[in-house]
Amino acid sequence: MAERRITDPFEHLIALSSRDAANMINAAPIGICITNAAGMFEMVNPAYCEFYGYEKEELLGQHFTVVVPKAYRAKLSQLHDAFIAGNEIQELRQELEVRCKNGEARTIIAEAARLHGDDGAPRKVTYVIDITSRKHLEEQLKQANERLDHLAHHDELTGIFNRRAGLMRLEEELKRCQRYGSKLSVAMYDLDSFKHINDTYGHSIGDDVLKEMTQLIAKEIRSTDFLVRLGGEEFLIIMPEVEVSSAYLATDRLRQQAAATPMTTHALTVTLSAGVASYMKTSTTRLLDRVDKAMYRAKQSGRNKVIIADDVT
Ligand SMILES: Nc1nc2c(ncn2[C@@H]2O[C@H](COP(=O)(O)OP(=O)(O)OP(=O)(O)O)[C@@H](O)[C@H]2O)c(=O)[nH]1
Repeated sequence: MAERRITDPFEHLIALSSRDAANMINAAPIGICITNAAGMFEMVNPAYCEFYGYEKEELLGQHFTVVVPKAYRAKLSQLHDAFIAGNEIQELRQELEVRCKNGEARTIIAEAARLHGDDGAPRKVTYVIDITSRKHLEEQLKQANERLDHLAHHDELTGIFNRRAGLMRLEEELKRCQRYGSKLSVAMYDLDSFKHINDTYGHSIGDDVLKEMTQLIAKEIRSTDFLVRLGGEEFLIIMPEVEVSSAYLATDRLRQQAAATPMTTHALTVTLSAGVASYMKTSTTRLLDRVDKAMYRAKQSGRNKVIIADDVT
């Protein structure tokens, strides 16, 4: 059939503007598609096809959920239908996970608007922006922040709370005591003659002792207690809601278990000396000072002992 020549200037303008619109859509750097009320693709631009890895002919006439992972298909279909059926002039912006032809999962921001064609039927036009690399970067940043946060509060060798986090925790527990009159005890322990272990078997065996001893203690304490590495071979156990007499019994049981458990490949006998103190309307420093003195007394009186602070102050 011969092509009809356009002679009317008005018709000419319309033809020009619809050609410009088509060019703009074809050259757009973002994916654009139009779906009808049944959810079938009626138009896909080249960027849309390239992003999903499909030929235009493979998509036209297909239901749009062909690019949606199976798990979200029913939900997105429902959303599509509700959007098309909506009355108010609404726009929709969603972050979605989609699936390309080769199975690759990607994350997009989909912005949609409702259109009414010449036939009066509603359609949905969707603009797709690929944010996969940004999502990966965000995830990596989140993980790096979590690692940093963990490092800031935990001891690298043993994995338990470090001094900073432990003292903050103690401060919180002391506030609880002051406000609600709760009980609180602490035990401070230090491994005996640890320098000798390092000097005799090497630093790495010393590290193994610290790790194995920490595992043993962590396994034995109550789930409400907090185990803290204050530094070197010195540790603190914060025991909320515990009287000093119970704290003493618990710590002495730990001392006995430590002494009875061979440590490292050298089956070493490692003992600990500990002090125990309970909250007596004093500041954090005072409580730590008292428990430290009690531990020092345990060292001085022959090691492998637990001494209650109240006995020495
Ligand atoms: N392997 C290892 N050794 C550590 C670590 N931190 C501190 N030390 C060592 O622990 C030893 C502690 O020695 P001292 O303070 O003399 O105490 P000690 O030999 O246990 O003697 P008493 O406490 O009096 O029984 C030092 O040699 C430190 O170098 C660590 O993370 N790993």
